[in-house]
Amino acid sequence: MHQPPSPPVLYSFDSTNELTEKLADFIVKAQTEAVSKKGRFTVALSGGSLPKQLNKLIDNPAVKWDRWQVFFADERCVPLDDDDSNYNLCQKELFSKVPIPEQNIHPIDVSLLDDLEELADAYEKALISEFAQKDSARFPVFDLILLGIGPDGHTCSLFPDHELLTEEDRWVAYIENSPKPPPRRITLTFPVLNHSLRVVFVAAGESKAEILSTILDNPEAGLPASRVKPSHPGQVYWYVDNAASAKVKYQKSEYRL
Ligand SMILES: O=C1O[C@H](COP(=O)(O)O)[C@@H](O)[C@H](O)[C@H]1O
Repeated sequence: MHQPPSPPVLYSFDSTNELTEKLADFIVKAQTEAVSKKGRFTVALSGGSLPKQLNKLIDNPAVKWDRWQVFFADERCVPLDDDDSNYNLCQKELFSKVPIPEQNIHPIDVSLLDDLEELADAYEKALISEFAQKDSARFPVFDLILLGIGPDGHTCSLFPDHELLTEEDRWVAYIENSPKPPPRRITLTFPVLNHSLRVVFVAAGESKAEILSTILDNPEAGLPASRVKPSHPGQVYWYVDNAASAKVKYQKSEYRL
């Protein structure tokens, strides 16, 4: 029987330090479940403030880095060593500090930067080769997608009122007019986000307070982050600090792993 998506679970912590510790515990648990079932852990990472929040994973002996398959929830279409590249940020904050095999990290193909349609197609093919033969689903089912939120409620490179919000078929789409620079990007689409087993939004600091309240308390406004609702048994979690949740009325859950 069809079950509606579960409401988001909101965990709010006293400090950013506690948030990052609990986030690491959650990721390790998700990884351990995935590896014991399938031998691999598929994860999509965002850029922005997210990579820094993964710092408590770095020396954690429970992380089986060789089982991780890492994709990007969105990517700016710039060279991989550009300051705007999400890959570059993840490289500095995480990949350079942990033993993830290089072939398990899936950056964009920068030889295709002149043609974003081709570049998005190539990224979709990389996902197909990871997921389609193994899971035989219409859309990839990530074990975990880690997302941030922008001050306008965007997540990935899915911006308010943009035509990409209605994409129903593609796994990866491109955008050439991002309102936030740089303008050329690729992004996972809502069908992919909404087939994931777990989506975790991470938000810290006072600057996120206003938008977090709109996303959680007023989902009818239809901001991109409010539209992330994975189908059963998928679940959205919010890992935030008390500064970010200061204006939220949405019910906080008592933390449990
Ligand atoms: O442009 C982007 O912004 C969002 C949010 O970034 P944050 O710095 O406010 O956390 C990010 O999640 C996305 O990956 C990135 O491309």
